Amino acid sequence: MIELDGLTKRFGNKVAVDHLSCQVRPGMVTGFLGPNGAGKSTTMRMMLDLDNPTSGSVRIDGKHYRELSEPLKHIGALLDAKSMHGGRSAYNNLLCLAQSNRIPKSRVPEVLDTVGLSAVAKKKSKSFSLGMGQRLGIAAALLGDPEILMFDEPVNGLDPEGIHWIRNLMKTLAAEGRTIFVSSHLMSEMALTAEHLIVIGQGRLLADTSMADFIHQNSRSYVRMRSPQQERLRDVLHEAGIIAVESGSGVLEIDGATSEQLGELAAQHHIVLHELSSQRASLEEAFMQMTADSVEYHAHADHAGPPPALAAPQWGGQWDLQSGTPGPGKGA
Ligand SMILES: Nc1ncnc2c1ncn2[C@@H]1O[C@H](COP(=O)(O)OP(=O)(O)OP(=O)(O)O)[C@@H](O)[C@H]1O
Repeated sequence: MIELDGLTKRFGNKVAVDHLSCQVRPGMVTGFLGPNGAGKSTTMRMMLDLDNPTSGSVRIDGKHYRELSEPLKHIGALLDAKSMHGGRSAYNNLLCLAQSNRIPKSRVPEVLDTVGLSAVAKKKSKSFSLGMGQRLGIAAALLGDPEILMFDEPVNGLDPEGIHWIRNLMKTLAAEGRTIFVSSHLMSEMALTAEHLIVIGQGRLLADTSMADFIHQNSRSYVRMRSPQQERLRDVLHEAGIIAVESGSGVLEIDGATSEQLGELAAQHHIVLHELSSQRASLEEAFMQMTADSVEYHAHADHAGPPPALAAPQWGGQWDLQSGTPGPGKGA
């Protein structure tokens, strides 16, 4: 369990994290979301005692990080995969970490095997691709077999197989009863991995809720219907007190009724349907809706340069204000 109590961090006049109070619970994957600059990395750094809070506190299993006698056995973290010593092999990087944290040497080949790097264990880590570096960083996080794991952008640089692997790894670790806290800019990935969400904007807590409730509360769900007997369908819906809005191309959008109710109603009146589909907003849409006011860097549709596909304000992408081109965006 990680507990934040009034956690605050100021950099000069800038309040990066603003009285953040929440708990990250064991037995599930908790996603940590927020627009660029929301304060996610600063929060994670304070959790690991890499930054001092201006006020407030973080407790790891009831203790401050500094009070943990062997921290890597309590909390493992992937914050910056490039923090490994490039001139050392993957094996030696992990061995040094194990020896300096009184972790048995036998854990090194175990975690290398878990992350799929056994075959390249003797290679210098500077020769590793971005994805291999991520896997090595994850191996380091797992080394102390900790109950709490924290991953900042873990899928960065991983190929689809790697993304699938990390998703399953996080779910398996959570099913073992561990506390898994993960940030990602890939909304679709987060939607598949996290059960609970903590969302921040401009350093403040915006939501601390289950994934399902977050999507439900921040987006619209409706049913789409299409029929070659559209007029008749509209009348039947009207008689049943159901409001349908035509959205073009003969599609009716209906709020406040389930697809089951609507299908049965159509069947009772022998109306042929070409489409009956429940539309649930994506996590990305719900996120955009909730954080619209707290986005620090907005893309503008009339900005010269970007191709149409990129002109929408993509969260996670950040425009380079000088050149008018999309910046690197961490999770891309
Ligand atoms: N060392 C620092 N000195 C001054 N300001 C900082 C420092 N570190 C972070 N900030 C500022 O604090 C705010 C929060 O930054 P942080 O990196 O924690 O956000 P983030 O949510 O991780 O963003 P991103 O998604 O872009 O990684 C930003 O406005 C950032 O510019």
